[in-house]
Amino acid sequence: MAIQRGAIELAGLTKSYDGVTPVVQGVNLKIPDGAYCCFLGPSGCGKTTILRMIAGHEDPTDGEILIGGENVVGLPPVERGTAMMFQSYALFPHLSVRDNIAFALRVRGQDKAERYRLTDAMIEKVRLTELRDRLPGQLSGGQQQRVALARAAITEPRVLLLDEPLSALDEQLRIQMRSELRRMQRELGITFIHVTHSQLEAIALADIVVVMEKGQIKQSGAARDVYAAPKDRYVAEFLGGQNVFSGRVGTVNGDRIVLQASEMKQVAIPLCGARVKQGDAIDVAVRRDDINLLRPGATLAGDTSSLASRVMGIEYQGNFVKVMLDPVGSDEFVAYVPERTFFHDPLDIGDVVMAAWPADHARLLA
Ligand SMILES: Nc1ncnc2c1ncn2[C@@H]1O[C@H](COP(=O)(O)OP(=O)(O)OP(=O)(O)O)[C@@H](O)[C@H]1O
Repeated sequence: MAIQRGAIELAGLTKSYDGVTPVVQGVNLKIPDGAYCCFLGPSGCGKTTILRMIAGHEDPTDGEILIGGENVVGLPPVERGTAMMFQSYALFPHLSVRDNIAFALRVRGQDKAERYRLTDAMIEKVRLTELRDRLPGQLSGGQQQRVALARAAITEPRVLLLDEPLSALDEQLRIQMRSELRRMQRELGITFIHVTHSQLEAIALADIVVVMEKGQIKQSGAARDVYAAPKDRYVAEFLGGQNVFSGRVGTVNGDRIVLQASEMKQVAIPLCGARVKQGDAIDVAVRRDDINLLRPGATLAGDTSSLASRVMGIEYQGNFVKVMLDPVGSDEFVAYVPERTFFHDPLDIGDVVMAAWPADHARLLA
């Protein structure tokens, strides 16, 4: 079997800075060689701490970190085959682009001719050839980021660690650099671990999205699985795009249950093998883009769930229209209506509507 040099395994990884409170708690995760993995979670959930432990800038309190099958805990950072790219880029202001990138090789004792040969090849790869004699201060944010990426990648790490790499850029540049990061990762063929608190960034980039809360992994998997099939309320709300309703099991009927929400509202949900009984408190998710808004009295298609509601707010989003409906209890209720559908028969604030969706598309959450 080929050696998976950039495969990572975290096993029972735990960190406490004060010896009392763990900020990373029993994290288990496998990342295949050459994958793009995004750690996603709110501020303070332990993402950076995990990255720093993989890089060797921080020691775990407990657990193992395997890179290419080898436990690297205790090894100094330079012996791990990892490179880190920081939020601030940390470029040397007095060195040219070329010398900033070549610096990492100089530190490793590479002779001058080879150093510049490798550097120029990398400069070409990140499309900086025209700018190679400039100082960092003469570059845009996106260009500085490319220099930082090149400097991290030139040591041929098996894993590249990126801590909020796009957060210093304005929105347009962030989206552009996002696809460049992905392109670079494919070209370099190495494992990327990217820490972000942006849902859109994570699902746009990652092969594997890892959603964290308070030092623990809540869910990990392919972007589409995590987005479309969140396990619980936390993941559904954090990833967005879903309405989450809470209530109690009204009835269990074959492979369907009926959620009894507030204000006498009822929603049928496929059971999918879950074990619940009448009266249990449950959460249900329905995707915002699954919801059709119909005028009262319209005929519903077969096997459709629906709630009577009212339009509370309307926001034009370009390719779709965000329609805020009457909340269900304390839960927000929102429909994303395709732009053309909405303007075919535009709704107004205060309009009474039937919010309908295919019954099978509702999901019971843990
Ligand atoms: N060197 C340190 N000493 C003590 N506590 C720390 C240290 N570094 C981080 N922490 C604490 O550990 C927790 C996790 O921090 P960490 O930086 O890993 O979170 P994060 O998810 O990366 O957050 P952010 O998105 O804000 O960077 C936080 O409560 C933080 O205050």
